[in-house]
Amino acid sequence: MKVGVIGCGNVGSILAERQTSFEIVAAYDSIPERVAAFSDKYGAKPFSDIDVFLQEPLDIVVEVASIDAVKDLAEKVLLAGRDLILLSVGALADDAFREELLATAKHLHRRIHIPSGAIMGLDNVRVGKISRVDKLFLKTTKPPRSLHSDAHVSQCLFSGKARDCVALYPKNTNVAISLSLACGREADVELWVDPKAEQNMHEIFFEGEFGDAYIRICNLPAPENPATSYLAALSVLSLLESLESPLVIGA
Ligand SMILES: NC(=O)C1=CN([C@@H]2O[C@H](COP(=O)(O)OP(=O)(O)OC[C@H]3O[C@@H](n4cnc5c(N)ncnc54)[C@H](OP(=O)(O)O)[C@@H]3O)[C@@H](O)[C@H]2O)C=CC1
Ligand SMILES: O=C([O-])CC(=O)C(=O)O
Repeated sequence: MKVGVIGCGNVGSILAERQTSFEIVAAYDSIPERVAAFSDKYGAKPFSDIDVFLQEPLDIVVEVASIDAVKDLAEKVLLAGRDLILLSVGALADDAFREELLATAKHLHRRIHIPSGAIMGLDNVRVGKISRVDKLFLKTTKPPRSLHSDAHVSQCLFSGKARDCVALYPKNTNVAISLSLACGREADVELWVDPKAEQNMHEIFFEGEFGDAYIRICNLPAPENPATSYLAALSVLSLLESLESPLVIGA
C-alpha cells in the first residue's frame, strides 16, 4: 500500500520509522525544510504543493498535521480520488464542514477513517447511535508540559461541551470529537492540568441502555510532542496495518 503523509512532525515521523506492510512514498508539510529533512531520512518524495503531492500514485493519504490542515486539504484529497485517514479529528466538530466533506466522500465513493487515536473504546461507544445514552463524559488530565502551562497545582482548565473544548485546545482534545462522532452525542468534557501527572490520562464514563462503562487510558506522551500520546501514532499504524486484512476485528 502506497501512503502519502500530510504532516512531517511527531506522528508522521513515528509512522515513517515503523512502516512495514505499507510504504510512505510521498510527504507534504507546511515547512519546506521539515519535509526535506523527512524525505532525506525516510526516502519519501517531498512536496510543498498539495496539488502536485496528490498527483502521486497513492492508495491512501494520512493526515497527521493539524485541524487547519484538515479544513484546508481534506476535500482536495477526496476530490483527487484518495481515501483519507484523519487524526486531527477536531476539524469535524464543525457541522457544516463535516457534512459537506462526508457528502463529497459519499458522492465519490471514498472513505474517511478515524483512528482510535489516544483512547480506547470507540468501537462499542458506537452503540450510542442505536440505543439510549444517559451519559458520555470525558475527563482528560495532562502534565503542564503537554499543555504549555506553568501550573503549580492541579486545576480544571475547561468544563463544557466537546466542540468548545477542542476550539480552545485543538492540540490536546481531538479525542473528545472522536468520541462524540462515534456515539452520535456530544461528549461532556473536563480538561485538567496536573503538575503531579506524568502521563496523558483520558477517563471515559459511558452510561446507557447497555449498562455502564469506565475506561481509563494512561498514555505515555510521545517523545517529540508531549501534547500527543504515543498511542495515537500506534493507532494510525495499526489502522494502516488492518486496512488490507481479510479479518475485521471490533464493532
Ligand atoms: N485524534 C487523536 O486521538 C489525536 C490527534 N492528534 C492530532 O494529530 C495531529 C498530529 O500530531 P503531531 O504529529 O503530534 O503534531 P506535530 O505538531 O508534531 O506535527 C504536525 C506537523 O504538521 C505540520 N502542519 C500543521 N499544519 C499544517 C498544514 N496546514 N499543512 C501542512 N502541514 C501542517 C506542522 O507544522 P507546524 O509545526 O508549522 O505547525 C508539523 O510539522 C495534531 O493535529 C494533533 O493534535 C494528536 C494526538 C491524538
Ligand atoms: O494524545 C492525546 O492524549 C490526545 C490528544 O492530544 C488529542 O486528542 O488531541
